[in-house]
Amino acid sequence: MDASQVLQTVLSVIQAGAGNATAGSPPAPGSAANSNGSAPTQDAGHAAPVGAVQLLVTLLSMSAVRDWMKLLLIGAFLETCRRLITKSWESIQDYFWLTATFEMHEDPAGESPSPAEKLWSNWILHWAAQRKMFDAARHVEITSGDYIFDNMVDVFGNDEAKVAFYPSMDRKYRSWYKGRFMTIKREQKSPNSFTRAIQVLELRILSRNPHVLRELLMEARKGYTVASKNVINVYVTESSDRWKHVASQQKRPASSVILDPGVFELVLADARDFVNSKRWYASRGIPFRRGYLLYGAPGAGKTSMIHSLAGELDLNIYILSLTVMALDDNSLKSLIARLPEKCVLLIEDIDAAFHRGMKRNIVDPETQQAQRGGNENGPPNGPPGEKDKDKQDTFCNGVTLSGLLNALDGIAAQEGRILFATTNDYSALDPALLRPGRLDLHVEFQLASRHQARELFKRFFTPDEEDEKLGVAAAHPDSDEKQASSDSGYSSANSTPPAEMTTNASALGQATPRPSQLPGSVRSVYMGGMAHGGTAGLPRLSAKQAAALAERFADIVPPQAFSMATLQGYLMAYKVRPLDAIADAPGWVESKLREKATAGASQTPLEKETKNAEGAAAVA
Ligand SMILES: Nc1ncnc2c1ncn2[C@@H]1O[C@H](COP(=O)(O)OP(=O)(O)OP(=O)(O)O)[C@@H](O)[C@H]1O
Repeated sequence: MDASQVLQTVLSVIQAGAGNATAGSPPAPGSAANSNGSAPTQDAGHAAPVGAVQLLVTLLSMSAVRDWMKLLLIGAFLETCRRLITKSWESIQDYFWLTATFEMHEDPAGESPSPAEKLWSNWILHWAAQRKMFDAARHVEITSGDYIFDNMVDVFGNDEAKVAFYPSMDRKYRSWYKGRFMTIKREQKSPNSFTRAIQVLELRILSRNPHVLRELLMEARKGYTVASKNVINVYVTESSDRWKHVASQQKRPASSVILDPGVFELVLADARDFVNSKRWYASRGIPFRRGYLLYGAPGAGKTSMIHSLAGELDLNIYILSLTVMALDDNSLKSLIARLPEKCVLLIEDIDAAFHRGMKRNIVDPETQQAQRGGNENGPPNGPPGEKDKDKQDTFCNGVTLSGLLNALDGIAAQEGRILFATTNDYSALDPALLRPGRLDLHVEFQLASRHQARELFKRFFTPDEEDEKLGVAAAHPDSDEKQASSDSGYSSANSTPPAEMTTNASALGQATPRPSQLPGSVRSVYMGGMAHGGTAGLPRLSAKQAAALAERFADIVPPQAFSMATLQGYLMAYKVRPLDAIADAPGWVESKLREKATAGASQTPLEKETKNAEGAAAVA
């Protein structure tokens, strides 16, 4: 019997059933009861089961339907078996395997996972990479630059070309841990198109002992902590509600930030004390937050100091940019609430946002001048006038100043974080932002002092341990003694270098041509900035020689005239020619001061204000 015949039979049976049902339908109002006098509902009640049974019998009498039923039953049986086997296999696996999964959430746009979520999987990936688990795999992803692999695989045998293998998506990697078989798998799960995709790292160990998993996790955490000991991670505001890991940087040694004695130590001690005072803050009901404002001349070392402090305190840096598109008060609040408990939150050039009109109380220049009390660089001596107070809150993108203030110290603000804000223009900041509780300690950075110029020179030309190992510095074992004798005849007042130095200089000093030695067409470009001094050859100076030259350099450079960045730029051009650096310094200083004096005349009032110290030195 073919399908059309089956259909025909089914329809005729249904029709028969329907006919019976109609026969049993209640009579129209006013009409007589039906002939046998029984209740119509009773007939209808019989008709339906009779029709259904009849239909079933008819269907079963058809061979095709019987075949279908058989197939259905066999399919159901097989499916049940499959499920039973899967279930049993899972139970067996659960019995013999330890399984741990680590989730990393990602949204459809591929945003990176939040730092806390990322951490666990990083431990495991770092651990697996340490054991070279992916090295022999036939399918891997290559990654470079991520801090978790920074001391990892150096595939090309070249320190500068470090890359690492990373588990590919949906692949299983096998290894052994303490004699137990184990696997690692990274997969992407997206429950539906409305929820964020989840990246899962699955770790399985063939063992009945749950302590093995704990041991592995402890080991992974320890290894990760050691590997990241010399590294700090930098995050930026990627979108209006997410932080993105952008870099892993070597910690900057405190000695590399040259400030006047005591400044760095003071801030570091204060921040250390804060980090260790959680209980003190809690018991007194004071919000556990601290803010530092570093203000003053550009290129004076504000950012460098923050980087170094973060390294000393073992904290990661989160750089908040108030100009991120779509950032508003609410997203700013949630961004700050998402910060980890201990971290450095950095808002660079916070005044830049204010200049765009974010300042709540605008101070007119005259008031500003009066508040400064004649101190061009210093902070205003008092709050802005009452007349300013009722001025309207204004915006930087979608963020209002009150929104920023609330995010920094409102109820939802993260506790434990250290805020660093930098500005070149102290007077542009709203007093509400400067008050204790938001920015507690204000540190001024000035142009380079004599001490800083000297120390910077020393840092450039004193051989470090690595140089010593390479045998490039102080090549003569008796060079210190020779220099000791030359020191007496080479005081800061004596502009002629000792013969030994001159000899060294002639050997090393030709690496980079001086600007005056360049052809005219190139010179104009060269003169626009300072060329890198090249790396061929290193100065053959002993520590004492370097110190003596540093004194000389500090004598030549007028104090509070140049930023540290400017001095650094100058010395970069003489990387391997310390004697040339000294010899050329007077001319460079003179031309720079002249340049500044000319530029000062054509500066806008704001530029003038920012560079006033340099300008003042130039005029003097
Ligand atoms: N005090 C310092 N000690 C050592 N290096 C310094 C110092 N100040 C500046 N530098 C060098 O100058 C460059 C710029 O420094 P940095 O970015 O820290 O200055 P900044 O004060 O934050 O500048 P800006 O206000 O323009 O952001 C860096 O390469 C840094 O190494």
